[in-house]
Amino acid sequence: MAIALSGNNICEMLQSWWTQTCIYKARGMIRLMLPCLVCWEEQNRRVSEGTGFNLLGNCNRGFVQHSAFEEIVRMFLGGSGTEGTTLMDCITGKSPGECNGDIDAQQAESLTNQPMLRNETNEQSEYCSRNGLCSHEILHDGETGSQAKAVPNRIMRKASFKLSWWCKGDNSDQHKHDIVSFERGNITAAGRSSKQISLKWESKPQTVLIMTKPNSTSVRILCAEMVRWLNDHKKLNIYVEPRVMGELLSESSYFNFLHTWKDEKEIMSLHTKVDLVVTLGGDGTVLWAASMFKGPVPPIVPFSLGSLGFMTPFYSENYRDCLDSVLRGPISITLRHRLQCHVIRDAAKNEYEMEEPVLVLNEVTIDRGISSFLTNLECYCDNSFVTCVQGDGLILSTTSGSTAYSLAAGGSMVHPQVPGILFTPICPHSLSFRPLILPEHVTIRVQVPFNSRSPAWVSFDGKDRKQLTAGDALVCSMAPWPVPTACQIDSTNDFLRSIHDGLHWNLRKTQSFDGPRDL
Ligand SMILES: NC(=O)c1ccc[n+]([C@@H]2O[C@H](COP(=O)([O-])OP(=O)(O)OC[C@H]3O[C@@H](n4cnc5c(N)ncnc54)[C@H](O)[C@@H]3O)[C@@H](O)[C@H]2O)c1
Ligand SMILES: Nc1ncnc2c1ncn2[C@@H]1O[C@H](COP(=O)(O)OP(=O)(O)OP(=O)(O)O)[C@@H](O)[C@H]1O
Repeated sequence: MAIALSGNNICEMLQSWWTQTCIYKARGMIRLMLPCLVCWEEQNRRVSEGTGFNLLGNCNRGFVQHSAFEEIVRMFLGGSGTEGTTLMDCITGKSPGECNGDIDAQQAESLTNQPMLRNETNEQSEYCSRNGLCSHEILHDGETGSQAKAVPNRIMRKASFKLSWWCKGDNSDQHKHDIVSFERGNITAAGRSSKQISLKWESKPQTVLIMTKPNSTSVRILCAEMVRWLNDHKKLNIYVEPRVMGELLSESSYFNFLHTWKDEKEIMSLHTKVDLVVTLGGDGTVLWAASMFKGPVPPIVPFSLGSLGFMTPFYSENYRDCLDSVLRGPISITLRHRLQCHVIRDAAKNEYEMEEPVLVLNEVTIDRGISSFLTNLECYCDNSFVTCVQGDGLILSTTSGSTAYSLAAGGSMVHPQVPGILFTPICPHSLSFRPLILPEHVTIRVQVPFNSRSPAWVSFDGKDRKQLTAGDALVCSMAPWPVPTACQIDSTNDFLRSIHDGLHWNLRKTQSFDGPRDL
């Protein structure tokens, strides 16, 4: 499943995806993105009355070379990229002769022979142009191949769903408007980010993945109970981690029906099988679950079995009612943005040698590690110099992560649905270094200068530390794949409840009436 926004958003999402990811060995993903591409192409044509080439003008952004992007477009559209050739033509095989690279004529033909993809895609394109937000089912019945064999009893087929703005008592068509309109010289803006997103299943969810915090007896007991209930009463296919599979099988052979994975390759294809992810643990388990999905993420239902639980609004005692209502839908969800981070080694000869990107849900931190020297980090935003961080380090946080490490370093708390990147210094040795919040579309580059006294260390959601030596850089931008988490009530209610209950935000005894007053 890939979630795609309509109108300008889908263009941006794909621009970002193409520029940030495609050139880095992600060709295999192209097929996954086809429905989106077709949808985007349709939209883009309508929006700009042009061809896919219109994108080229807009994509010379951040640190990706124009020529590299052009090369990818050529891969799709054929050597010359003739005016009038569109992605749609290329993908549906209308001009198969013009396709080379990843999609050759034969592949294009085989794509045209997949009626489900084409029909759905057309419908989706239409849907996307009519509505604010939509999701795409991109699996084909016959696609699972050998994976399908691993599921003898039940047919694994991904459930489709739609996302729409949840307008309380408001049936107006406001969400269909452009973000900014310029009618008769008057500028008006639609407040889209303030609306609640609702997920409605279009077909019944059939496969659930349960992820659990390790080394916890209460979690292990609850997991076994939940698995039995989901199997006996909901007849769902259930995936668990290999560790959990081992634990449950050592308890009873009843759990033989469970599915798991063997290697990284199978993990990479999980999102094509799983309709829903359930987490049993604290925020760390949600971060862990999100990190398993390097691309699109299925909706996550986080149950609270930790101590703080900012992102875990569901109570485990009521798990049957909660899961019942989630499986029925519709549910409110928070689309939590992630940051896509690339480490660029100075030693690398060109951008193709970049390391695999890492996606973070909370933050990426660049700090001094064990060094006792100040870090010295040069920061750029879309090629403009921002500042030089001299202190313990810098946190680049999502708005979901604003209540985690960034908060501890003095950053603002930001509603998770606000699109933005927090730029929060850690113990800066300066009286005037206030934290910043930058817009979602920027690309940030943090570089260890050659005159730095020590290396820096980068870590992702508090894990996987890597050293950055002089000349190395971290490039960071918003990832195209957000993490959809189910809400107990809605995004705003859940967020406020978390900061009240979890952090005791602004807790103060109310002043008594008894005393001097103006009236
Ligand atoms: N000084 C600090 O506050 C500090 C230092 C290191 C890491 N962290 C945070 O810990 C996160 C990793 O979490 P973990 O559970 O794997 O490690 P962990 O077990 O060390 O837990 C860290 C704490 O941060 C809380 N937390 C995590 N994400 C949160 C969020 N989005 N909002 C509010 N609180 C949140 C957790 O509930 C937990 O109490 C990192 O991403 C980082 O944000 C914070
Ligand atoms: N399925 C998992 N596999 C491996 N490690 C995990 C898994 N789930 C969670 N972890 C790790 O275990 C640690 C603790 O998890 P989690 O934060 O969920 O529990 P907690 O610390 O008890 O809760 P809280 O964060 O609310 O205090 C985290 O560092 C997390 O990365």
